[in-house]
Amino acid sequence: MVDFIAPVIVAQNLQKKFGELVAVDGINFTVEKSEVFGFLGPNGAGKTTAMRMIQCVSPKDDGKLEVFGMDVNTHQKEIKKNIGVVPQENNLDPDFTVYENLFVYSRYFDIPKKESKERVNSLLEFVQLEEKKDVMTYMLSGGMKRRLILARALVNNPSLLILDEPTVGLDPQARHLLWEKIRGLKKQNVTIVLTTHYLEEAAYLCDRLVIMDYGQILIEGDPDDIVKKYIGSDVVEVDNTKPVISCLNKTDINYETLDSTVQIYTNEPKDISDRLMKECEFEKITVRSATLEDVFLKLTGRKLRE
Ligand SMILES: Nc1ncnc2c1ncn2[C@@H]1O[C@H](COP(=O)(O)OP(=O)(O)OP(=O)(O)O)[C@@H](O)[C@H]1O
Repeated sequence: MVDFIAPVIVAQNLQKKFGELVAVDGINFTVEKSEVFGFLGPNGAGKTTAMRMIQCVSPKDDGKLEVFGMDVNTHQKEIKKNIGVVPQENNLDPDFTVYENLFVYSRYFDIPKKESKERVNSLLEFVQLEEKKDVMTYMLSGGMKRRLILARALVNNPSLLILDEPTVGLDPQARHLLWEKIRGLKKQNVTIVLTTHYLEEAAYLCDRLVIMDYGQILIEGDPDDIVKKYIGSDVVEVDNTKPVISCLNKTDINYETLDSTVQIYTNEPKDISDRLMKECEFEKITVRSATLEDVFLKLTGRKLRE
């Protein structure tokens, strides 16, 4: 693991094009040591493309991108040596057992054989797969495969861990188990960059995040602060009907319409509910905590997951 005090990643005006398509459109961000930094955004936002540039597997077209203080275009070997990657797809070797997948991978790094064996065993324990060590990978559940890929990404004791949609397609139980493993790594001060389109995942794991859409960063900050700043603490919802709208228009309450609901963003949900009951005689009023989904919706007019 390299010891590094300056920001782990610095991106300035970073750009990537595929022909005419600008997949990453001049983004700026900095990832500090020991933080969990998230890229939240819908499919096609440019998250994976940004990750692939950080991993030095896809060259940038323009702008600056430094990892561990080194340029990604000129220091690929040094950077790759200190990065661990959990890619979006389950790319385990189907011809190997669980143990062999880790051990063979460890041979790509200059780790002595004895040390490799110890490291693989301790990683299997960390991801709770010791009992499956002699099993072929096709026999693992989806959650087990993702945990094994996480263990593989840790084989070289990386200073930076990149998780591209780490829990995509998993059931809630498997997702929570993986989240706990990621939190465990955070406690060990591993710097983590993760992409996700699950807002709960972003809110639960990230110290800071950016919300991306169409290759651009819309917003950056602490997940709770972002929600408080753009939405407030709560969302009061009522049905979107003509009488509801006409009554709301007689008040000074600001609202947004979304398909079948009307949403009121507020820090005073009780006051708003009381007013709606009194002034408009609404009966069906729902109050819920505001989320990053509300922020995305407010900024783009679309849902994160259509
Ligand atoms: N190799 C490629 N060639 C051409 N276009 C690409 C390539 N890779 C990505 N794109 C396009 O770039 C845009 C950003 O894709 P990217 O995979 O980075 O998005 P994403 O936010 O990671 O979404 P997802 O979660 O679906 O992977 C998309 O429009 C995608 O179709």
